[in-house]
Amino acid sequence: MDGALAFVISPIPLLKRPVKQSKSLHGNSVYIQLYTQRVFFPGVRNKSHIKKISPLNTFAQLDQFHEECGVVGIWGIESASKYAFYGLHALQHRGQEGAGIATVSDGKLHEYKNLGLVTEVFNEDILSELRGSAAIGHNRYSTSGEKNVRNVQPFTVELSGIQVSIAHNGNLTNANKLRRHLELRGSIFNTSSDTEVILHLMATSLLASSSFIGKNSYEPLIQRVSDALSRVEGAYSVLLLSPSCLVAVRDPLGFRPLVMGKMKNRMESIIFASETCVFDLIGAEFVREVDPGEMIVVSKDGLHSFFPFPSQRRKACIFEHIYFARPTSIVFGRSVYMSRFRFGEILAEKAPAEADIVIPVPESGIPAALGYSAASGIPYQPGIMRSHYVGRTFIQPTQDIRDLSVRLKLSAVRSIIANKRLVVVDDSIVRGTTSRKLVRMLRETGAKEVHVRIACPPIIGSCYYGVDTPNTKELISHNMNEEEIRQYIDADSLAFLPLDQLHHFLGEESSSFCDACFSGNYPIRPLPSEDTTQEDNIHPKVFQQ
Ligand SMILES: O=P(O)(O)OC[C@H]1O[C@H](OP(=O)(O)OP(=O)(O)O)[C@H](O)[C@@H]1O
Ligand SMILES: NC(=O)CC[C@H](N)C(=O)O
Repeated sequence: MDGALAFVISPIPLLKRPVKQSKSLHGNSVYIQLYTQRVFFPGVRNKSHIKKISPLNTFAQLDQFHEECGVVGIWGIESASKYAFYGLHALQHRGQEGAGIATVSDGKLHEYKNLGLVTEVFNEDILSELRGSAAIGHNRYSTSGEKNVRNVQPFTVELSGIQVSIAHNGNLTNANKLRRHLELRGSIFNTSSDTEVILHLMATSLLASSSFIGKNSYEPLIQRVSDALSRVEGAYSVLLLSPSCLVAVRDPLGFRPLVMGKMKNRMESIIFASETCVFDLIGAEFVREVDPGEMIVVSKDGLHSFFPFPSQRRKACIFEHIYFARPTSIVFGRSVYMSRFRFGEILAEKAPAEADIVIPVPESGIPAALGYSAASGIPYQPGIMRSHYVGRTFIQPTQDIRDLSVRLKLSAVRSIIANKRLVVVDDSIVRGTTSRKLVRMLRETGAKEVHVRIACPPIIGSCYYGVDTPNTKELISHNMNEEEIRQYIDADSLAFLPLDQLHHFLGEESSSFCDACFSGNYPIRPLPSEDTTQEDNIHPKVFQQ
């Protein structure tokens, strides 16, 4: 094991944390997610769970896991699984439901994955068994398919003698149609995830034997990947690992981020990650973005870049800057922290409030609250504290858990709040769960006035490209106007970042960002049959081009 990494890995507490059980409003049992989801699928963390995938060892054997979206890829570094582990740790905010790592050694793939946070899924023994100098890893936050162990990635299969493992961040808008088509032709799916469609398209690709990029050992795989991805629509930042190569590929519109770096002291190493925060943690340096529509193949022959798909106008997800990405990251060439700070400054200019203090809704509201305070001159005070033992609430899978999580996660500091007029700044209102509970909590703590400022425009439409807001019924801004929301959350005043101000902030790059959730202008129309629950609820402005 790498010396520096060995020093760091030991102190990380890979603990099994206790789980509390409580009653929901409907009297059903609800498991509160503190730092574990393993309670649903208690399993054994021992070496026997490391899978060596032999030629006959395909999806069927993945069922043997009884427990189990940010992506990370490592090439050319011994103990790659440990770097992947730290990479996934840095990307934990992108998915809390499950995590997995696949590696290559002795010409074979090995993998481990499970439900739970990264530190719950992996321990030192498991990582040591995942040998090899190449790895891919995945943190899951489900957008297609249930939250269950089968859907935890990477998915590892064998395609006509080629072993391959896939990790996908994004959401495919034509997955159901492709799946039905594949099933009619005899494909048997093992998961309910959209990602598996890519593997079946690779398996059934007719291009696999034709020439594409020359006679390299990875050529057949690349042919299959290009063919498969040319048939899917929607968002994908995908990593694929096989014994001969590591492949990174991004959809032509570049919805989700994917960046490339290298270790400072290992020139031959390559690292791919959803966000640059991975590089900061493991001591790597940023090289460049994987471009929209680009496929990068890393093998013993070096690094090759291809553009197999027709180029299209870029549509990077602006919600990455508003909520999803970590503030320390540079995403789509911009600092996430600085975007959020500026959103706060703009809010202060466009929606001033007479108040004594500005308080943030932690975590994601903090940079915008600092921006609001800086621009307004109203002092910033951390009047709401968050528990470090509860994860992100918006990406929790059920409303019961989200309701409980808000109360568990946020508490008001009476000595800061009592008898004060507050400006409360959050990054977004999605379902309204947080704001409503928070305003009530602040009033109970003695706040004189509560003025809520939201550092993004109202979210009026579902996202089909990887953010889990599938049904407009759940989106408060789809169903209520600003005044109705103000009344619902019981604030003294409420203001959102105006959409035209967001466009102004993005400047000339404005048209290269997807703002469909705010504007209804969807760059790719999801097929009506994709999800009937969505179809019934699509916002009238949806699908304007
Ligand atoms: O209107 P809602 O449905 O409640 O969703 C919006 C809230 O969810 C997010 O917090 P979250 O706890 O997920 O993440 P954070 O810790 O990064 O702020 C976001 O920052 C808002 O506070
Ligand atoms: N958040 C994601 O990128 C999810 C990946 C994939 N669509 C899944 O649901 O597993």
